[in-house]
Amino acid sequence: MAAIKTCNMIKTVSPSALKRVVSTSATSRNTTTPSAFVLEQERTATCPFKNILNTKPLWRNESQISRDIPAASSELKSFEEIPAPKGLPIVGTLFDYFKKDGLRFNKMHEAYKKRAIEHGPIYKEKIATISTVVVSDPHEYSKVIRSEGRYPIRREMEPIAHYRRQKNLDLGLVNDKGENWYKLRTVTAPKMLKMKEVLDFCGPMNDVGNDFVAHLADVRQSNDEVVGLEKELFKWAFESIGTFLFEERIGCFSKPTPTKAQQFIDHLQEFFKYLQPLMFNVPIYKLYPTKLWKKFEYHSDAVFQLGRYFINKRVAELEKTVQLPSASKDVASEQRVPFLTYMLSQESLTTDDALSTAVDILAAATETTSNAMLWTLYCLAENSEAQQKMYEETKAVLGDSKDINAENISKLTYVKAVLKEALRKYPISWATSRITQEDMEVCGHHIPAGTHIQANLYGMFRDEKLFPDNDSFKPERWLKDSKMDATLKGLSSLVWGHGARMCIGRRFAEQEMHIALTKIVQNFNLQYEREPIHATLNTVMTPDRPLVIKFEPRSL
Ligand code: HEM
Repeated sequence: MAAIKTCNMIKTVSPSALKRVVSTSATSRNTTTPSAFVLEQERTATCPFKNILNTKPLWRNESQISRDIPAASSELKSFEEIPAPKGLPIVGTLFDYFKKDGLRFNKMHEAYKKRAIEHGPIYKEKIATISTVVVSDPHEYSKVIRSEGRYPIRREMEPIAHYRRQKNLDLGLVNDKGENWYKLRTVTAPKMLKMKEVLDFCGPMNDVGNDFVAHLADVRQSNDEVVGLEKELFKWAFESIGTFLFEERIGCFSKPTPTKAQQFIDHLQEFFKYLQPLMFNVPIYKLYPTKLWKKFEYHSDAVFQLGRYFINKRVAELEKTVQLPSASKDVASEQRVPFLTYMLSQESLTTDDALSTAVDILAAATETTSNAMLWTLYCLAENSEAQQKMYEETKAVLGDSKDINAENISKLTYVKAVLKEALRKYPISWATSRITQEDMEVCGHHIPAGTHIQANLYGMFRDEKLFPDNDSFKPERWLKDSKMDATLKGLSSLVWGHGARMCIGRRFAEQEMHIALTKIVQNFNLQYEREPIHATLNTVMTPDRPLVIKFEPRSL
C-alpha cells in the first residue's frame, strides 16, 4: 500500500505576523530554550496526546522523508502554496464527488487518504462552500492541538446547527462555542470524565452487559447467526447511556422492545444517514427545504421529541420520589445523584440547557459506541488468534466470575488493546478538526487564524510507514511492552478528539465497551463466514452492509 508523502520544506514568504508562532515551533523542535521547554511541559501535562508533543519529531531518521522545519520565518511558504486538487471557481472540487467512479461523500475517509497520497502531508480543498486543510503528519497536527486555546472551536455540524436555530433550540454542547460552550462543558465534564465517577458505573454497566449477552443468546438463529446485529448493538448502546443518564433501566432488551425506545433508535439511525450528505453538499437547504432536508428534519424532530420524552418522564418520576435540588443550590459532582438531577440542580444552567445537553448526550452516545462495537466484533470474528488471547485474559483475570468491577477492569489490558486496534483499522470518527484561533505554521506553511484544519486519522492509521503490516489486526501493537514508538501509541487517542474539547463521553464509552466485549468473548466464540466488509460513512464510519456474525456458545 502506498504511503502518504511527507513534508518537503522549500522557499519563500515571511509573514511577519507569524514570527512569534514560528519561532515557538522551531524552538520546540530543535534548540529548545529552558523557558520554551517549561511552557511545553505545562501545556501537555494533562493532554492525552502528550507523547506526541513531548517526543522528538517522527521519522526524522527515515531516509524516505527529508523534511525540516524552517529555522526562521523567512522560509515559510504561504497558505496559497499549499497543494490542492484542481477545482472550478465557486464549486471547487464538488463535481469530483459526482463523477462516475469518482470520489463519494460516503467514502470521504478514502478521499482524504487518496488526496494525501497525491498531494502530501498537507493539502487544501474547497468543496462547494466548505474549505478545509487536511494534515496527515501526526507531529505537524500536534501544533494545532497545542494552540487550541481555552475555547477550542470545531466546525459546526451545519445541518444540526441550522435545524436548532430554526426551531429556536440551544446549540448545545456539540455545536456551541466560546463562553456558552465552556459553561456547559465545565458543568458536565466532572460528572463524565472523572475516573472515579465513571468507575461508579461499573456495577450498572456490568448488569447491562450480562443482560446483553443473555439477549444475544436469545436472538441467535438456529445456526448461531445474529441477524440485525447493528440494531441489537443500538439497543445495548441506548440501554447503557440511558442507565447512565437516568440511573434507571430503559428495558431495551425486553420483548418486544418498548415502542418509544425502538422509535428513538430507528429515527436516530436515519438522522445520521441523512446528516452525512447534508454536511458536504451545497447547503441549498438553508434557502429552501430540499427533499433531503425534509427527511433530515423529520427524523431530527422525532429524535428531539423522543429524547425529551425520556428525559421528562424521568424528571417527573424523580419529582415524585426524591426532592429535586433547587437550582439555587448546586449538587457537587461527587454526590451520588443521577446525571439529570445533577444537571438540573446547577445554578449556571437553565432547565433548557440541562435538557438540551442530555439530548445531545443521548444522541452522541448511541451511534458511536454501537458502531465501534460492530467493528470490534467483526475484527475479533475474523481473527481467531486475537479472540483466543482475549478469552484467555478474561479467564486469567476474572476466572468464572461474571462480575467486572472497578478493580478487575483495569487488569483487562488485552481487551483494551483490542478496542484500540479495531478503532485504528476502523476509526469511526475518521478525521478530527479545529478552527485555528491564531496564525500558525504547519508543514512549513502559513495557516491564518480561522482556517478549518483536520487530522486525516484514517489516512494516518492506514499508512504503512506508521503502522507496518497495517492491514493486519494486531492488538499487540498497543501493549505496554510492544516496540511501537511511544509517539505513535499516543495516536490512538485521536479517535476521541483532543484537548479541552475531547469527547466528553470517552471514559464512559471505553468502560461500557470493555465490559460488553469481555462478556461477549467470555460467552461466545465469534465467527465471520461471509464476504469482507468495507467501510461507508453515515456521519460515523459504519459497515457498508449488514454484518452477520455467528455467536457460538462457549462451553464454560
Ligand atoms: C466509540 C465511541 C465514541 C467516539 C469514537 C467518540 C468520538 C468523539 C469525537 C472525535 C469528538 C470530537 C472531539 C474533539 O473535537 O476534540 C466527540 C465529541 C463529543 N462526544 Fe463522543 N465519541 C464516542 C462516544 C461518546 C459517548 C458515549 C458520549 C456520551 C456519553 C459522547 C459524547 C460526546 C459529546 C457531548 C461531544 C461534544 C463535546 C464538546 O464539544 O465539548 N461521545 N466524540
